[in-house]
Amino acid sequence: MEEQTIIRFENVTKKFDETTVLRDVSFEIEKGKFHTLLGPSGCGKTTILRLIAGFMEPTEGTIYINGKKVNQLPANKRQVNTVFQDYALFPHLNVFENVAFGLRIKKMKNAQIQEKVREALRFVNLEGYETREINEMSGGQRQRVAIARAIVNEPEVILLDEPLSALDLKLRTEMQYELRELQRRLGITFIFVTHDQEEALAMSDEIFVMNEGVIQQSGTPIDIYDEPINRFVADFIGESNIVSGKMVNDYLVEFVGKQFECVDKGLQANESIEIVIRPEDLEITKPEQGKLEVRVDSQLFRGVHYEICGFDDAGNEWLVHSTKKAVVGTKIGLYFEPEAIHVMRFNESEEDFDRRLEGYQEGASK
Ligand SMILES: Nc1ncnc2c1ncn2[C@@H]1O[C@H](COP(=O)(O)OP(=O)(O)OP(=O)(O)O)[C@@H](O)[C@H]1O
Repeated sequence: MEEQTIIRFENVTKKFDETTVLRDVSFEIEKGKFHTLLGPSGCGKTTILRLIAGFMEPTEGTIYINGKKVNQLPANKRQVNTVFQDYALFPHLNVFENVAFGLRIKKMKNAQIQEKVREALRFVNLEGYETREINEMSGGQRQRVAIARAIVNEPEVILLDEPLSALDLKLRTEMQYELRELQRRLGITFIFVTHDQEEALAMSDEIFVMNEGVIQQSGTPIDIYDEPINRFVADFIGESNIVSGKMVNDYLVEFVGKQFECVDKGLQANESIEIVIRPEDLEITKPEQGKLEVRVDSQLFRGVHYEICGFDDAGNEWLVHSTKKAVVGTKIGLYFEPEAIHVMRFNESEEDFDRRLEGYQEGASK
């Protein structure tokens, strides 16, 4: 295991009675980065956090923290702190005492507590709020108190379970920025849970996309957005056009009855595949100048672009984000570069997928 790895799951399965919530999950978390577990409700994100925190044990498999097996290590012996969705602050204690709580339990000396709490409050920009009651604080301020309470213990890892979900959109965006900056300044490993893909893309060094107790794909936001491994990831992260097709040969695919140049290689000739093209990678042209022809069915003005929806002759729906307008009911052409075509194989393992991408990225840079 590399030194940079702080947490490692090895074939972890978690069952509650007969229900399997995590299935043979293996992954590594790199030290000092902002990691996000992203997936729909019920996919097992919180269960992973609770296993890391030590609130429960895996049914099968092994969890390592700093290279040591921790399956049975109690929560209070782990250098891990959790910020809960509802913050779990003590309403009868003021800001200072909420942050000081853990240090008092550890029987730390008063002078030291004063110093550490003040430093933690300074970090989250809450200096001067020490004597405020929790119910006199706004949602965003409560959020910061909860974070100060976590960082005051100087943990190696902070787990954040949907901490922004109770905030309105504007405050949520501000806090996304703040949390990201805070993580950079502290250099502590953050593991953040959300079901909001935009939030995950904006904040993370690394995203783990989950569905039904399985990690579908992990990687940087750009990798995951640009090269989704399967239909679930392509659909969950951003908007996608997904059609069935086949790989004719290296660098050539076929879909909607035509052949198109692409950048993928190394697949079997005539292998069935799925193709993803992002709406912003489609350009509107005159019908005869495009690679595809569609009839415009609807158009919405979205501020930065028009969202245009049309159908090709085979009945496939195509979504386009364009600064150019189209006319509903008319035919338009759609043009795209070979790089806009992303090839997905059925049931490809993440290792094979990574190898395949490396292969053609090397090819592209030659
Ligand atoms: N203690 C438990 N006993 C039985 N089932 C549980 C328990 N905890 C979680 N589950 C089930 O495990 C599944 C995964 O739950 P988990 O909380 O990890 O999902 P999640 O991805 O965090 O979802 P959400 O975004 O809704 O919080 C759910 O179907 C949930 O009902």
